[in-house]
Amino acid sequence: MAKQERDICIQTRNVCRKFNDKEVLHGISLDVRRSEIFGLLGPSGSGKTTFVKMIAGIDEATSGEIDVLGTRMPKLKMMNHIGYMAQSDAMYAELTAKENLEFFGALFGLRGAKMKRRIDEVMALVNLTEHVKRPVGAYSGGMKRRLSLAIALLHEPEVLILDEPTVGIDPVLRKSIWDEFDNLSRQGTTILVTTHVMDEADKCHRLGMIRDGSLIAVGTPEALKLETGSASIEEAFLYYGGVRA
Ligand SMILES: Nc1ncnc2c1ncn2[C@@H]1O[C@H](COP(=O)(O)OP(=O)(O)OP(=O)(O)O)[C@@H](O)[C@H]1O
Repeated sequence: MAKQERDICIQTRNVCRKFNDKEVLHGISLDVRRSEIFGLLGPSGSGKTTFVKMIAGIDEATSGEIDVLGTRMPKLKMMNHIGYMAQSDAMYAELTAKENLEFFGALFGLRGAKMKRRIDEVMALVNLTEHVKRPVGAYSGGMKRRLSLAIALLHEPEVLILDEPTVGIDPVLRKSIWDEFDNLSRQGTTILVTTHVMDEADKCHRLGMIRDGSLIAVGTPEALKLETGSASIEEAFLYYGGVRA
């Protein structure tokens, strides 16, 4: 395998997705490098969720190709390598946080002391340690988001796909979560994250801007700002979207 291929974690080629004949993604080709924090930025309805779901293997492209770690998606065995955090929380409300984590941990093959250690670590990271024995049905919206993130991180996947992970999370915790993303990336984890939050976009190593189902720009936050003569990512995004300040 050529070095360049080894350095690429996620590769999409000409990915289209139609729902009932309506095409919502129009041929997206993108390379995300290993251990990169790559942000997908775009307005509501632009197609971010649709795109990342296909990369996670939860949905299938109508046409085009998606490879993750060199494996053509969707592929069930890739579940062990990918941590996916959906926009809507998928947990069992009647179970406690610990029971939810144990359920998902078992699916990922965790058990015994390792399971216990990972549960302690991820619950500390999302600041929910004292609520581990509470039923998730009694959690607030923000707490559920944090638990969803904990579940995505639980099995230490090589690839993290996070759909708006910090919505409803306060700024202090948001900062510690982003510090952890930096740590994970330094250790080799690849992180693909969708966001609306512009200060988060600035923390990504590279950004892809999506508008109306097309990828309109890719680059580092600095390069995108420089190229468009913008003072902020928000301004750069408006520029690429055809809105000139
Ligand atoms: N299952 C579906 N059936 C029909 N249309 C869908 C389906 N899922 C998504 N869409 C449409 O695809 C388009 C892209 O939606 P998507 O949820 O991917 O956008 P998004 O950028 O993630 O938005 P948001 O930031 O609000 O989550 C929208 O027009 C949406 O209505």
